[in-house]
Amino acid sequence: MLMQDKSGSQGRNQLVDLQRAGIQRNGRWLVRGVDLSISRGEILTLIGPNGAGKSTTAKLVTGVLRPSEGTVARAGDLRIGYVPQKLSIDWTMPLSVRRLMRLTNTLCDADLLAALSATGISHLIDAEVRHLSGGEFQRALLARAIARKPDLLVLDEPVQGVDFAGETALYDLIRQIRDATGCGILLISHDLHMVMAATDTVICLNGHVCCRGTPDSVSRSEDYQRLFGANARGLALYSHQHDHTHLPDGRVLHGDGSITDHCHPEDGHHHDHDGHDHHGHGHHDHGRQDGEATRHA
Ligand SMILES: Nc1ncnc2c1ncn2[C@@H]1O[C@H](COP(=O)(O)OP(=O)(O)OP(=O)(O)O)[C@@H](O)[C@H]1O
Repeated sequence: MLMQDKSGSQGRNQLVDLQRAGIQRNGRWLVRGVDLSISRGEILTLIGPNGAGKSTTAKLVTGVLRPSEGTVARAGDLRIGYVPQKLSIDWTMPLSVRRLMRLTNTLCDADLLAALSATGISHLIDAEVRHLSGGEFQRALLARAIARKPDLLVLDEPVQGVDFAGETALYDLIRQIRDATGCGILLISHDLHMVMAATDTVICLNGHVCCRGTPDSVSRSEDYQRLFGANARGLALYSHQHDHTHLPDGRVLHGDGSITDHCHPEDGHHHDHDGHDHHGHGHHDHGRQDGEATRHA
């Protein structure tokens, strides 16, 4: 199932490889000259401003779109789990999480339950999708994608509609899925300045590949600075402080073993988060900070 590299050996565990790939519509290039490859176990994050071609690139990777020029090669039998940016769901129709999971997948009960359990939403199996919170909905979409046991997960803005504490928890979950399954992950980030800490490679897109590298090197790159001009505050990494765990029923298990209904500081369980590892460059603070997680500048 792995791709053969040019020498014919199965050296690099490569799942997908785009070479000079581009898409043209109505005489306009939506993206052009994209070189990108994702290997098993790798997390690649695409960032870029609105309209930069991130979703279009994700669709090239999944095969939803064919390139107008260049090549897209996928490993044979590659299984892809895809969470698109937008879903066309008729919200007036009742739809349970159980049915959402099976809308386009044939799934046995065991795989369905395992995916809901892995994403921490087993208790929501019969809940109405339209009643889910932003974070629960994204977990349901993630569950749907991993139930296929994909080699490659393509997640187009998987933290949309989720608050900061929820974002870090979701990124943590995505990293755990990568660690447990060894799948490759293409992640499209909604945030130009924050990428999940486990990202191996960042590609900064603006109709073409503006720059690429580790989060650290992209952050320092002149192209990144030029693209975002005065807004270039550097890239920082999401990190997650584990002094408590959210149980599936919504209660909170604290580091001292006690359980409370919520995780507010007045519970008296929260620790001062000074002393985190500091990553990234520049200064960035959305002013959203709570006891569970901290974004570092
Ligand atoms: N089918 C299409 N036909 C014509 N233009 C398209 C089509 N799909 C996307 N576009 C245009 O291509 C450009 C890139 O769109 P894309 O959705 O890939 O951007 P994006 O980086 O994901 O943006 P956002 O961050 O806003 O989601 C946009 O200008 C968009 O209007």
